[in-house]
Amino acid sequence: MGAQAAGPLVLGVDSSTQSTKTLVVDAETGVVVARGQAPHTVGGGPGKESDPRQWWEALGGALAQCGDAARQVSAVSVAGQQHGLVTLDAAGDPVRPALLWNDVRAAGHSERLIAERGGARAWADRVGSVPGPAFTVAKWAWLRETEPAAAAATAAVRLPHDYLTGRLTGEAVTDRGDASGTGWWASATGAYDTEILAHVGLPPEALPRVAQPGEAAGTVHAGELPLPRGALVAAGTGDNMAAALGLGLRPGQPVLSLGTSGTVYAVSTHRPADPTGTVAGFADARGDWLPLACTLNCTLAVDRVAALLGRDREAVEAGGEVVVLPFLDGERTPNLPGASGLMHGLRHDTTAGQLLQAAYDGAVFALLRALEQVLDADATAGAPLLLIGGGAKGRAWRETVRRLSGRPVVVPEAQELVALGAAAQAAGLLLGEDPAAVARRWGTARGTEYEAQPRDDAALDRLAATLTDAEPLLRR
Ligand SMILES: Nc1ncnc2c1ncn2[C@@H]1O[C@H](COP(=O)(O)OP(=O)(O)O)[C@@H](O)[C@H]1O
Ligand SMILES: O=C(CO)[C@@H](O)[C@H](O)COP(=O)(O)O
Repeated sequence: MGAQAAGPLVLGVDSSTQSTKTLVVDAETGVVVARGQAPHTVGGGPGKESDPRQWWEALGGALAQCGDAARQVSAVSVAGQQHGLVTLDAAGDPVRPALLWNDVRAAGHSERLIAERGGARAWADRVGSVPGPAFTVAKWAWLRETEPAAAAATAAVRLPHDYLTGRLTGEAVTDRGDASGTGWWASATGAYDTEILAHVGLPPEALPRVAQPGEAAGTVHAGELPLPRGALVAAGTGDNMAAALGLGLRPGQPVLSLGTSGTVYAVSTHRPADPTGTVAGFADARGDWLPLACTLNCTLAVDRVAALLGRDREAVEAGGEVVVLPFLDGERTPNLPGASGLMHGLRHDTTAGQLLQAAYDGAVFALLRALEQVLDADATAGAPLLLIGGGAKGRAWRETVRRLSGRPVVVPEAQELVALGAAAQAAGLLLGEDPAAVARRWGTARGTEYEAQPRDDAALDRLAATLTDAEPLLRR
């Protein structure tokens, strides 16, 4: 253990796509006293799948790195990658690997579901979101049709974070934030939508209870992990909702997260209902909303382009007019699930560094365009963009965001904001405080502010024109 703690210790867990990260935090000061990280693998051939048991093992591995500090925590919270379909049998074991948020095989089922239940406007009004292929409801529809034996063997359906909470506590509990990414939780009523569940043949009893903000899921009952039995376990939430807590966000402050997924979001007091489907109308983990847009191709896609070019990820060069739409995994924003990567405007004098810069530009362009739709009446004009996620450590990412947004950018010193947000939720539960206020007390959003630069409208125009002209190809 590092520094001496002033208050009780809490554990925040971030079970994201590529790894599990754990932070043991002093609930009083926010000082991180121990940390751990263990990787996951994503497989599945044409799809994106992970074995949920691997997340549990990775949690154990990350906790082991926290040493004695983990054995001293008084409260725990787990945040996880959103939307994933975890199917459990009657014994609580996974029926098959989980289908992840970035698996686009449910694209056809998503379109059918939207049409069968009144169209995009009806879904947005009722559920808050138009359920694209990322949403759990589309994945469940895919599973029922493609693997009926697996669907029939399913006694319980979980999201990644509540699967882990369930193994920790023995309780079936989720929260409104993560539930709002399923497509079967209606933001209009704040409850599961039994008509939608009946439509997709999923009994409500298969789902976890949705805890109220501030309510506990239970206590640690599993003896397998180096955690004290009886420690409080908060309801947890989705990773983006946890990062919003971790930043202590107030309504209207825009966030851009660069990880496996790229996301842009802001807390809002207005319930979102975007019929275009660009903005997902998520609930946050408190009692407000989290309008959010998400791309499938962010850090991994740009790192792949760098690897193909044999360059370091920071070895970018300015200039030239080449355009890259880095849609290596298909894309969600814009909604082009069948797309692949596209390059346009290559010349004899285009350099490898310019090509790499163009991949960064393509990834950031998609996010910034969606940000205009995410920001609503609560938006604070001219507010700096809070830049978080693994990519925020990179100079090329940061400079690309500055050049294409024309906004000031703040990079918080705290790097693991999802795990910190989970820790803030655990501390809030333990101390009876609002978790966002806890994070503000901890000063988690403090960081370096980079001033606004003139926006590179020529690059944005080139990207927009290429996207429009190439759309038939990208839809193929
Ligand atoms: N120093 C760095 N500079 C730029 N990018 C980085 C750096 N370190 C990590 N990354 C990027 O961060 C990504 C992981 O981000 P992270 O937010 O941890 O992902 P996730 O939570 O989705 O699993 C990696 O794909 C990598 O490209
Ligand atoms: O699908 C979404 C948001 O709707 C993603 O943001 C996932 O929640 C995965 O997150 P990371 O692993 O990239 O953090």
